[in-house]
Amino acid sequence: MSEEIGVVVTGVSGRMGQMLVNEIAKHPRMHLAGAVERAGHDWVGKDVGTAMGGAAMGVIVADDPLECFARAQAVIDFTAPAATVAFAELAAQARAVHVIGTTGLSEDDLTKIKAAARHAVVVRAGNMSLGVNLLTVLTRKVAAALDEDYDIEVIEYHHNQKVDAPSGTALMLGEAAAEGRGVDLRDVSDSGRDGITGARKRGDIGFSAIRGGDIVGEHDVLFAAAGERITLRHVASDRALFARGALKAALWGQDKAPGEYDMLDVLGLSDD
Ligand SMILES: NC(=O)C1=CN([C@@H]2O[C@H](COP(=O)(O)OP(=O)(O)OC[C@H]3O[C@@H](n4cnc5c(N)ncnc54)[C@H](O)[C@@H]3O)[C@@H](O)[C@H]2O)C=CC1
Ligand SMILES: O=C(O)C1=N[C@H](C(=O)O)C[C@H](O)C1
Repeated sequence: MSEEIGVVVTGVSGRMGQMLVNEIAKHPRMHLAGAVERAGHDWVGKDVGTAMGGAAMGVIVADDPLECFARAQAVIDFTAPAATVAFAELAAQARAVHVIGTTGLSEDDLTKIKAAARHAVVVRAGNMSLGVNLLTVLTRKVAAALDEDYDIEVIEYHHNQKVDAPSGTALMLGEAAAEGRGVDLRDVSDSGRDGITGARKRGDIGFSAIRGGDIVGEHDVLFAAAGERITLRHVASDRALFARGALKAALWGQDKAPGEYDMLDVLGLSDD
């Protein structure tokens, strides 16, 4: 597909929302078709460009998502779980590709998103960067090559405003490690250790969350055995990385059949 597409950004005043507006403005095959914030937010009714402190863009921030989605080919959504579930249904009604970056989604939220994906394309990933998606492939391979003598720990580092833990990326990496080992992450996940926890259980996959300052997002997968340790590490130093991945997903989804996809599909890494 070569023609230009219109994109709506939800949660437009947020850290990722503003990054997305800037990346769309630079993109040769996209334009900003709408900008959505929650009802009552002080950006609603203002031009998105001036609200961001720059020149007017001719797009007024709205709190009515369906009206915006109806005139777009894609919705890029980095907001919060309840909002994302509602947007999934509305994007499906509008037959717009819904790119979901929101993390902290519950099993129930995921079931609702899956239902919406029966009618439209959904691309969802806890991390939209090439590097992290490649790291999931490597994590699966290393976990498959090592036995349970190697304790697997996922350590994530984020800024002090992040509201969910473990991060979406940490869960992707944990899932990849569990898949490599041939186990279900739900049976072996160990997060939030505190107090007299007892010794580490063999075969568990542990999660630790660090929160501080302005850390964009860093992830380590540690394989620790007697006498040696292997660490796989990804460092994101610029949120534009995630925004550019989301734009790629929005374009990729344009000619796909309805269904739920992830960034491994978009990046052509799903068979590795
Ligand atoms: N998948 C990925 O690559 C990445 C995912 N994220 C995730 O994206 C989400 C947002 O992250 P940030 O931008 O840092 O958060 P943020 O708090 O800066 O922005 C979220 C925005 O969503 C808005 N929002 C909430 N409910 C809404 C509603 N009902 N309607 C419209 N807007 C609504 C908020 O007002 C806020 O402006 C988080 O879940 C985060 O973990 C963040 C970076 C990368
Ligand atoms: O909230 C963030 O900031 C980030 N969230 C994603 C996650 O939960 O993994 C991706 C990235 O690490 C930044």
